Amino acid sequence: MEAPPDNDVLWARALHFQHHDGTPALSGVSLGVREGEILAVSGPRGSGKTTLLRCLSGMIRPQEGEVWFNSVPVHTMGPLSRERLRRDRFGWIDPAPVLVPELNAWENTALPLMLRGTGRRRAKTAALEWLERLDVGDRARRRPHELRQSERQRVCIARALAVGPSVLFADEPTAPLHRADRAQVLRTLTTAARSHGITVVLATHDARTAALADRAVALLDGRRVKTVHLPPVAETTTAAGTAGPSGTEGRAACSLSV
Ligand SMILES: Nc1ncnc2c1ncn2[C@@H]1O[C@H](COP(=O)(O)OP(=O)(O)OP(=O)(O)O)[C@@H](O)[C@H]1O
Repeated sequence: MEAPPDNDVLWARALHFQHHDGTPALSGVSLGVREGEILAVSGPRGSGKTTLLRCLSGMIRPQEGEVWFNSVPVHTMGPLSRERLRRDRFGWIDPAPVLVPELNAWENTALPLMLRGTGRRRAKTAALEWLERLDVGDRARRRPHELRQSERQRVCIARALAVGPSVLFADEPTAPLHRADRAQVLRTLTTAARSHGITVVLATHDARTAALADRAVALLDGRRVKTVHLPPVAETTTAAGTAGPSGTEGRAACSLSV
């Protein structure tokens, strides 16, 4: 078994994944993610982005291929070890907000921290700070059904960041947000990740979102296709209301040409 390069926090080789009904989702995808990097996984709907993030995070096991996290083989781990790895080292943001309906916003945000052993008081303080950063601090005592969909998603993003994961997997994290909110929430996410040294793997079908990443890899029909490095995005607001973040270089968008 070939060992992964030292400077890659995540490394995958020749991943193949086929769903139970025979639908092929990944056909030989390899990639490396460097420590602290924000990597966009781009591609149209159905291209395999979610499946790739699930394989990389140990949520599912590829039928073929290898996944390594910090030089530890994830693909050979049993379900319990992979569960523990996800709980202790990874964060996950779904395209639609999933919250515990009986808990309010800060309790939902604090939950993963408490599951990791942080005391209730410290977990609450951290949760409130992150909710504030995501502009939902004033909704901290509201239950999910009292929040707007976009506020629920902000709570989910706060919850994922609050634990300070080594790697954050974000699957179309701004999908439920209003277009005008997307750029601001994405900037908060990427700025927080950069300042806390969190590696991010960001699935998106939106080239503007991919452009906020340090680098992008593109998928099409479960295969990697050409990646194009673009010069840094100018710090101007586009017609779509997307403003470029400041202080980052080498951002990339991707081409979907094979
Ligand atoms: N549970 C499932 N059972 C069968 N096929 C599935 C299942 N989930 C996804 N697929 C199929 O696997 C392929 C890859 O899907 P995947 O969700 O990984 O792509 P994606 O790029 O994330 O798409 P989207 O942006 O729509 O979520 C697609 O052909 C999809 O239809």
